[in-house]
Amino acid sequence: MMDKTRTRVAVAGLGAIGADVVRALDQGIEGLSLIAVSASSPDKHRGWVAGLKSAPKIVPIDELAEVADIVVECAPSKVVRSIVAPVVERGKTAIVLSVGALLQNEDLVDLARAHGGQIIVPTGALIGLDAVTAAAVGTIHSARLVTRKPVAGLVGAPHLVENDIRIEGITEPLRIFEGSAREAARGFPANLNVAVALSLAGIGPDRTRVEIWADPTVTRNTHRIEVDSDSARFSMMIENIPSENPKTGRITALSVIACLRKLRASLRIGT
Ligand SMILES: NC(=O)C1=CN([C@@H]2O[C@H](COP(=O)(O)OP(=O)(O)OC[C@H]3O[C@@H](n4cnc5c(N)ncnc54)[C@H](OP(=O)(O)O)[C@@H]3O)[C@@H](O)[C@H]2O)C=CC1
Ligand SMILES: O=C([O-])CC(=O)C(=O)O
Repeated sequence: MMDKTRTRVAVAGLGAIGADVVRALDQGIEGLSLIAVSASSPDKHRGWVAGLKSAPKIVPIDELAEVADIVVECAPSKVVRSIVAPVVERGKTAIVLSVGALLQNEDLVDLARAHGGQIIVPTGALIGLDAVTAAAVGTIHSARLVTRKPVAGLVGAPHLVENDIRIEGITEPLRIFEGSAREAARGFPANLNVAVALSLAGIGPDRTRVEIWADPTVTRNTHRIEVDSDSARFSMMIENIPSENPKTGRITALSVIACLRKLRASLRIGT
């Protein structure tokens, strides 16, 4: 009979994604218990954390791996390494949202392999990674992402700052980037995790093509993927309602919650 003891989950980051994931865990997900959380300014969060049904401990990120079996990373990309490395080194599971950071820290996957740990990247703000991973079992000929975001979802991105591209006040859609997923991750570390997720599911960050538009005519973060393979050709689009963080679609937290539910569910749907 399967071990039905509860798996201890910790959440790093209590922003747009992390707070919703914490609430869902507190309300109950089969087989899981919320044990600890981390944030950059813990004092800001103490009130609402204390008000949860079963308040987790608030600890620094370097303590998460010790106390939990699964750590969900929902923090800025610069702290991904310090969150994920200690988790996978202990043979545990890290669910990573700042997927772009995995490209600068590719050895984290080797570390997980060496110690029997696992890194899980949920579909997040994207669509169709089930079909992309299936097609990748065969041969994918091409994969492309076209992203359109309102100006507020892109301002401040390093690619715009470094190239002096001004998008504030534009009145028509403006293509601000065309290149590989690897280049997109470098230029838009907080805005284009979806490009990296698509590339890791499919043909890698150098062959996956990405186009980014700043579009004052849209209110949603819109992603269209186009894949051609030896088993299927498909294109899909998702129009994400921004959360309180305009860079992050509301569906992202829901994707993490769905991913957590699948871990111990008796019926599991989708790849
Ligand atoms: N894979 C995907 O599809 C998507 C991925 N993302 C990525 O997910 C990540 C989280 O996004 P989002 O929730 O919108 O971000 P937010 O900016 O809303 O929240 C970030 C959280 O991280 C916390 N934090 C910052 N520094 C540290 C630190 N050193 N230690 C612990 N916690 C820290 C902040 O703490 P405090 O509140 O105290 O300031 C805050 O709670 C981002 O990297 C984003 O790019 C976003 C959307 C889609
Ligand atoms: O990929 C990201 O980082 C976020 C994004 O585009 C979205 O939430 O729609």
